[in-house]
Amino acid sequence: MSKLSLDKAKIKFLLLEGVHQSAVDALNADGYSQIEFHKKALPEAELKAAIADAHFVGIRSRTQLTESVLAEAQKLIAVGCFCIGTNQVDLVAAAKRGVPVFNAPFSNTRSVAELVMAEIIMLMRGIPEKNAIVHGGGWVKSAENSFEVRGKTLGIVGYGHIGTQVGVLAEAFGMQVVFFDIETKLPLGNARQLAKLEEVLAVADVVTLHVPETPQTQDMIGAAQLAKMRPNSHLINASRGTVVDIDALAAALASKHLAGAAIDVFPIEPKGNDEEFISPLRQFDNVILTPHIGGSTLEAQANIGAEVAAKFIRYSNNGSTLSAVNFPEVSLPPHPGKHRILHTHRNTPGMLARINEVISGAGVNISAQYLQTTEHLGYVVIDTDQSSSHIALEQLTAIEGTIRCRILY
Ligand SMILES: NC(=O)C1=CN([C@@H]2O[C@H](COP(=O)(O)OP(=O)(O)OC[C@H]3O[C@@H](n4cnc5c(N)ncnc54)[C@H](O)[C@@H]3O)[C@@H](O)[C@H]2O)C=CC1
Ligand SMILES: O=C(O)C(=O)COP(=O)(O)O
Repeated sequence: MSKLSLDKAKIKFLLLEGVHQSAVDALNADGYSQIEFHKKALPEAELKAAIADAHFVGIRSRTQLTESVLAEAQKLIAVGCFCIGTNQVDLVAAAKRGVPVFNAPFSNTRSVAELVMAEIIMLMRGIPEKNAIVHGGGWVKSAENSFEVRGKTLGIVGYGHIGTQVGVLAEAFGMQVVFFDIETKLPLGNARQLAKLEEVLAVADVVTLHVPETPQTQDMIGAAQLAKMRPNSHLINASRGTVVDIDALAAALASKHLAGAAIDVFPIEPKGNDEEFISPLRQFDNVILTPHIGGSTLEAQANIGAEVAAKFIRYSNNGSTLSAVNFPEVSLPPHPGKHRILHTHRNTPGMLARINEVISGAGVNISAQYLQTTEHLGYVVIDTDQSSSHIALEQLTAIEGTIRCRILY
């Protein structure tokens, strides 16, 4: 259990993986000056050392915030994923420590969708192979295996933010869109939801994957699923590397069952730009290989930097946890002239009663109180008169089940 009450000058932000300068600018503009910035992800030992005195840590998709890394982060107040995916963070371990995790759920959506749209056209025209031939001095002018996308069927697996954007763009190009999702989704335009993954695989000329990394999506596309794809169809994966069994994909390409693929994410990705990329897919000229850059446009990165920094600032200054992915969400108004106590606790029966008992017993004057819970966590925010807030903080911290208590002046 920790008790935090800090002024801005003492709050350390650890920003990794070259998050955009817009994040640093936003933090500086709000008066936060202690920012440790790294262009790359840190090796685990260095990460553990750097995170030990950090109050906020900002990462992208590479840094693994595991239970053992989080255990070193005794001062951590919040984590920001400057990207969409949050699979690289042990969300449960963070929640247990009273640490909310924020992300940027749609700042790079369009960037991924545009790349996928371009890849659909490139693959249907056989451009990757033709490009390789011409680079090698060859010249094969032919319409063989080269198709318009108009009238062809796109199968989208995971019809969320990115999947729907891809669907809208594909329809504008005259494609038929079918999709599979574990949830029932509102189909945009003329898209049709099919009941099973196999039904999508059976009809699509191009299958594109837009699911998150979860235990259920692990190797979701393996040998059996690839066999169910139409002969001469194409696979695109810009979701997570664990979703496709790469050896099975390599076999489907070697046997020419698939005509091509575009892969942006891999089960094992190089740790940095100076490490070699190893993959059985390197041998195939009909495969577009990109280094996990689906969301890497300047527009997306600038927007993400500003968005996640704003979430850090709001949580730090005001306690709002709106859009946290692992934490009770509370959107709070400003608290001028009041002190605000933020109390995170295990969600056990009678907790709120105990909190209120302490407050009334201490004679603290409450001007506002907010509560939100998830299955395991409770988050109570109490605005009090300035004179009494410290008494309340001391006593609330002592309540059994308290994970963290912070006071904002
Ligand atoms: N290549 C890159 O640079 C980028 C990759 N991504 C990846 O793309 C993923 C998707 O992003 P969004 O569309 O924003 O997420 P989202 O959460 O809006 O959509 C995901 C969809 O997948 C569905 N889904 C989940 N499990 C499923 C399953 N087992 N079978 C079928 N459908 C399932 C969900 O119901 C949801 O509709 C992210 O989780 C991230 O891993 C995101 C941005 C950039
Ligand atoms: O937004 C995501 O989930 C991504 O995969 C993008 O990750 P990145 O910020 O490019 O490491």
